[in-house]
Amino acid sequence: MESVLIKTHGLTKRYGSVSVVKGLDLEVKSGEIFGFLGPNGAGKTTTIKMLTGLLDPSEGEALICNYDISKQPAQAKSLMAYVPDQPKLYGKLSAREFLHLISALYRVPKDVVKERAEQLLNLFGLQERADELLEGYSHSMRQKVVLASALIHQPKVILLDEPTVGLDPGSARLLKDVLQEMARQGAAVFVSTHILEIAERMCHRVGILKDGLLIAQGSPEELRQKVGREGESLEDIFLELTGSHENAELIKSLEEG
Ligand SMILES: Nc1ncnc2c1ncn2[C@@H]1O[C@H](COP(=O)(O)OP(=O)(O)OP(=O)(O)O)[C@@H](O)[C@H]1O
Repeated sequence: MESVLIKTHGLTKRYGSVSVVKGLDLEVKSGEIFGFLGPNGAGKTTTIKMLTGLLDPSEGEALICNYDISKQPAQAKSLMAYVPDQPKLYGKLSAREFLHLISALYRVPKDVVKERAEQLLNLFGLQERADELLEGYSHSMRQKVVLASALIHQPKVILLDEPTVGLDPGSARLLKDVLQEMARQGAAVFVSTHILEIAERMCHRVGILKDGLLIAQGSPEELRQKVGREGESLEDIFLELTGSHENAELIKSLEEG
């Protein structure tokens, strides 16, 4: 039986009287890449921050490899990696030093760190500049450093918030290949994205969040059947389900006006 590595039950976040994530029930299994989609402001980042333990839920629970992130944060965090949408790095460290620092935080055995760090620097094309300070890195190079550091402790769960923003097509392909390999080896991958083409090509299942509510989830094929639009792109289904098709009317009326 495939094991469930990410599970939420009734996960809710409120700011004052406003609920921005509403009773989310989710499951992502070992070997699965789950795409988390939704319009701007739907609650994707808030959800990911609750899954990583950076934000406390107002209600409900989130489990990583069966550890409750609120009650057993150290155990849960040791098994996961998080790639935020705006990664913060230590500018005065080199990429190589940063990878060694992260390895130490995750207590990766010293005898494997060096080889693993070199493999990852190589994989992400960072080897030649690995001893330069991160403050001089471009946005995409920084993202690659964060991705490399997220893989160094071989996490069972990886959560990525808009990881393809700012990546060129070659780097986006590399990311996709790396995530697919991780899933093949049994990890659960949870990725929020605005780029529906990526979700369609990469994800086994997607969930669509709107105004904090999970309004649909399933494989792209299942969602097509749900909206009765076989053969349509995930983009069309997304627009249909999130009501963004209404914008076409608005744009038309602006043009007519
Ligand atoms: N600290 C906060 N206080 C009050 N409201 C907040 C706070 N953080 C987020 N929100 C609100 O919660 C809602 C969800 O925000 P969130 O950043 O999770 O959305 P998102 O789906 O990640 O959006 P985007 O695609 O634009 O990044 C938004 O309406 C946002 O304004």
